[in-house]
Amino acid sequence: MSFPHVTIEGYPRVGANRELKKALEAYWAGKIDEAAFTSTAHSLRIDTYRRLRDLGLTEDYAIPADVAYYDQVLETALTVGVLQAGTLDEEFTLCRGNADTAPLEMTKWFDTNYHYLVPEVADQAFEPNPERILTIVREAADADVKVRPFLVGPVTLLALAKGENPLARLDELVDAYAAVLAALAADGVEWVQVAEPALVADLVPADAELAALAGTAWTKLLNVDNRPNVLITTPYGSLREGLKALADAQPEALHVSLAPSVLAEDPTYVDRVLEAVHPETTLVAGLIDGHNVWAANLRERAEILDKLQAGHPDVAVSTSVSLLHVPHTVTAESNIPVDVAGWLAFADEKITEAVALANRDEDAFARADRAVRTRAESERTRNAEVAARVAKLPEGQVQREPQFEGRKEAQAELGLPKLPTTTIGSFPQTQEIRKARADHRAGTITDAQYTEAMKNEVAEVVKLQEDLGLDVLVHGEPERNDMVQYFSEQMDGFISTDNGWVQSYGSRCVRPPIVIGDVSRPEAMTVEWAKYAQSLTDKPVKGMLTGPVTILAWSFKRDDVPVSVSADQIALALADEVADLEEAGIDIIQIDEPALRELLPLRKDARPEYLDWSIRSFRLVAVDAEPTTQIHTHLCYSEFGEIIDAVAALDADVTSIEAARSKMELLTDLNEGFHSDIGPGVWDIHSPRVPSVDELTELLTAALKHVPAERLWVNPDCGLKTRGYAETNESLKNLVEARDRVVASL
Ligand code: MET
Ligand SMILES: [Zn+2]
Repeated sequence: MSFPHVTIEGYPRVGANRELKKALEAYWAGKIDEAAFTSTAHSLRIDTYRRLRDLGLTEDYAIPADVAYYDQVLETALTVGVLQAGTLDEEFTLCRGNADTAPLEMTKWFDTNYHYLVPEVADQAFEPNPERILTIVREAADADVKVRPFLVGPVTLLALAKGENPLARLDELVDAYAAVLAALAADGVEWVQVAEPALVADLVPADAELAALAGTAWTKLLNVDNRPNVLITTPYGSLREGLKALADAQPEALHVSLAPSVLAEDPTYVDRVLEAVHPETTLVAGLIDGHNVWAANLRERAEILDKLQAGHPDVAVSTSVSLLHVPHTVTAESNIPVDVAGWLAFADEKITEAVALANRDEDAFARADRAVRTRAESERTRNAEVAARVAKLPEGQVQREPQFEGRKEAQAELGLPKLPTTTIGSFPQTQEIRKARADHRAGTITDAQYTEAMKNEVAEVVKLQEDLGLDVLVHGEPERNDMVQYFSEQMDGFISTDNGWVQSYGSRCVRPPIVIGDVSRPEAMTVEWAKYAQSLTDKPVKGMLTGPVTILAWSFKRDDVPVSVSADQIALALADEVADLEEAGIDIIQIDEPALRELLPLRKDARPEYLDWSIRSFRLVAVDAEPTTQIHTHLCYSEFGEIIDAVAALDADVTSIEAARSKMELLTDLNEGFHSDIGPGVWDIHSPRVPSVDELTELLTAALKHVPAERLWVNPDCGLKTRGYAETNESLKNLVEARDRVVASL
């Protein structure tokens, strides 16, 4: 049967009211049993199919069944037999670990904030388990919907897996996929969707080699007798070598991502696609951008569709990527100004757009024209003062003066001891703190009561740090709900949503703010807290800021100006904050950039430009700081070895960086270019385990092999907000003691 003329790549799985999240957490907490859990998940799937049908995905196989309890990569790995889990609990042990088993590693999925579980490929046999996917197909059929089952493709699965050389087992894995496809065919399934985004990214191995592997694998897989029609999808960017490889394998349908941002990066993509895709293959055009929250310019999208249809006999309309990365629906929002709401499209609205585009619905086009026009004309998106300030900025890189050595001399007046100890900022967010914040939001306690509660907390945290003998103190960040939201809520140019939840991993959902216009800071955001903490102690208190790159990485970005423009604007707002902190007597300021690595483009040749603007925006925050002000930065959540030069180029005075889990491996990447002081995290704060003095001493001794004592700091891997006080007290006590021991031996 032919491919439906309109479809989507995927849909959010958590549910409009986070039903799946709640069911997962209730099950894990033992509040509901397995039957109740699976029944909730089942109802959610069926309700979702119905909803998608109501939204216009009415043709057979137009609805992708990209279902998973926790993660799509895990789901595929279990289906094709790269991993095995006999029971639901075994499956969740892979996700979350238990007392004796570590969970699978988790890492970011392409250039999104979704995290997948990383399968490990050693010499295990691949024993496919098609029942998993058949159950999904059958339950949908029982509800009278023909869904298109979903798998992550064999090349992508192995390219993302851990192990000696996972791709060496591609041929074997293809056999496992063939077995799954045969089972689907035997069940009467006519279309299956297989995602191969690995081919849009520069991974190891390089593009050409990966494309060659994909060509061989797919030619073999598509030549088996007994299988459904196959749609191969390539979300997140444009194919290069992989385009010809996949097109020549001749799947029945091939999806390409044609989002505006992809075509801006790769202007010849449409022509290359038209040239490469065989006429017998349905070209599934990912014209609706699934990666941002903006309403599409349907008329401009239709022009590309025209061109595709003129050049190819069979074109279907789809989204560029799964809608997993956007919230469910704008209609769930009641606090977004009406004019702004019209500019937005979340998952449901994007489906409506895809349907309208495919049907050339003139009414919808006219509405889209209006949204495009009002947004372009709106005063909300523009701030003349901000524009004027940004226009005055020098072009290219900026440099703080004096340079590092000069600043190091100036900062000697801080009088810090050898191997100074500090923390990364947050202290445990206790039940009481969360309650005070919630009560304040709900209006059940007054501003004054709230401030009082937070001040008490700050005072306790300061006292604790003094008692522990830490050298550089923090205020503990009790007032911050989230390190990005806290700032976005205080800056103009951002809006927040009430229900705009997006899955980050497993049951964890985040609600990213949306940058809608020029960004500015109406007033100081952090100064009062830092000032208060500093008033309580003679030790230096670090001011705490989230950097421009991280604020952007964890927000939905504008699509009407380059990201670098928003980055400069946020940087200027934060630079004002730095000046105000200095004014208030804060001599040490930390600018967190845990997401520096996350926004790194998938293609190597796009990386230098990204690193240029991201480093510039970080430097802009600190460029006018006094030489005596010590600027710290903090990085975590990724491995930074690959971009260590960029980390050095931030030109911070002190860099704290996650390192405990990898046993200080990062330090081997340091070179002469890395001049800043460095605090490799010695305490892995991701678990409640208390590191012993011996263990910490050993890590510090190891660090001293790579970093001279004059440059070494002693700190945990990250903030302590998810920790409890019991382990915090003990761990920090050990940390100070280990430092003393190491210093004594110098
Ligand atoms: C994810 S990085 C967190 C840094 C922040 N200052 C904290 O301590 O929580
Ligand atoms: Zn961190």
